[in-house]
Amino acid sequence: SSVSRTYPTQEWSLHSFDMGRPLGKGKFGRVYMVRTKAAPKYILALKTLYKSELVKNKVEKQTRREIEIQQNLRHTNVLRLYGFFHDEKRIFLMLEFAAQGELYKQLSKHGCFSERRSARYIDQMTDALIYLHGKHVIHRDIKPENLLLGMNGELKIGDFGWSVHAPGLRRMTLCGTLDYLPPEMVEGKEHNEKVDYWALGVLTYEFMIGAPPFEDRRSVNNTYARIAKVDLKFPPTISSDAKDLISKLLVYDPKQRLPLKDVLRHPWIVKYRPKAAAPDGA
Ligand SMILES: CC(C)NC(=O)[C@H]1CCC[C@H]1Nc1nc(Nc2ccc(C(=O)N(C)C3CCN(C)CC3)cc2)ncc1C(F)(F)F
Repeated sequence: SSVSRTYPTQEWSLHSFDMGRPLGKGKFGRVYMVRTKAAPKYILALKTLYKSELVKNKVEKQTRREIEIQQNLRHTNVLRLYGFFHDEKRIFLMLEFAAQGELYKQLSKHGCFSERRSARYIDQMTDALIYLHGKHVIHRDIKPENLLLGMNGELKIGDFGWSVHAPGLRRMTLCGTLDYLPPEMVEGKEHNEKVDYWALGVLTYEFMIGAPPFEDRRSVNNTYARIAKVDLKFPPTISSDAKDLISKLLVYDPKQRLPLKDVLRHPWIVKYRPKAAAPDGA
């Protein structure tokens, strides 16, 4: 039953952990690197959510859904939620520790990524989305800020705060960037998992160019207008393969967007996919 899934995992409390360094600030509280006291000594990220903050922002239900969804996901490119517990003031999420940290910090440090690095991230992102959509989960908030990097630089979707079971109708006013919104959400229409296809196109563009395609730093309304018009322009630095893939995802009609399995087969993705290690003795 759903109660069991959202019922706090009994055996955990703050006393179960040795506290490590702070990793940064999450939306509703700090995140700490911690280690379980009992062997085997697991390293985890402990994300605190202040209940008062959740109430103030009217996101209790959304948070419960985020926990329920993420707890049931098992994929190498999706950050694991191992469990949670709470005290009178806070909810604590026991999350997988992503050793190489926040992807958006790498993006802002480098300005933009090479085509090889971008293609490898999009390959992994597409794998994760195929998995999520297979479980009828729409992410709805794909952007660099929600992505982390594992020990070997592998991509991890780290936040499910806006995910829903498909199809969704957004009731809440959206906060944060509009840059990733597809036309159907800008126009407040019913939407389905194809919103993640659009966001994948925006992410691909932003990785290689360092800014999202429809951004207008002067006016939000103009960003809306550019999205609704699919006012897509490429700088000359972008390869034709990359332009081809992005142009097949940033399509107004959700039904015309390139299916994810065809993204995995796209020349731009295949070209940069790491060759499988030759079998031993080969
Ligand atoms: C997706 C979501 C929206 N984002 C988040 O939750 C953010 C909010 C704060 C941190 C992060 N949350 C997580 N971060 C990690 N790993 C991590 C983070 C930062 C560094 C790092 O660069 N420093 C400490 C550096 C080290 C160098 N100095 C100079 C600056 C800080 C290294 C490893 N693992 C799991 C999580 C998670 F998600 F489980 F909580």
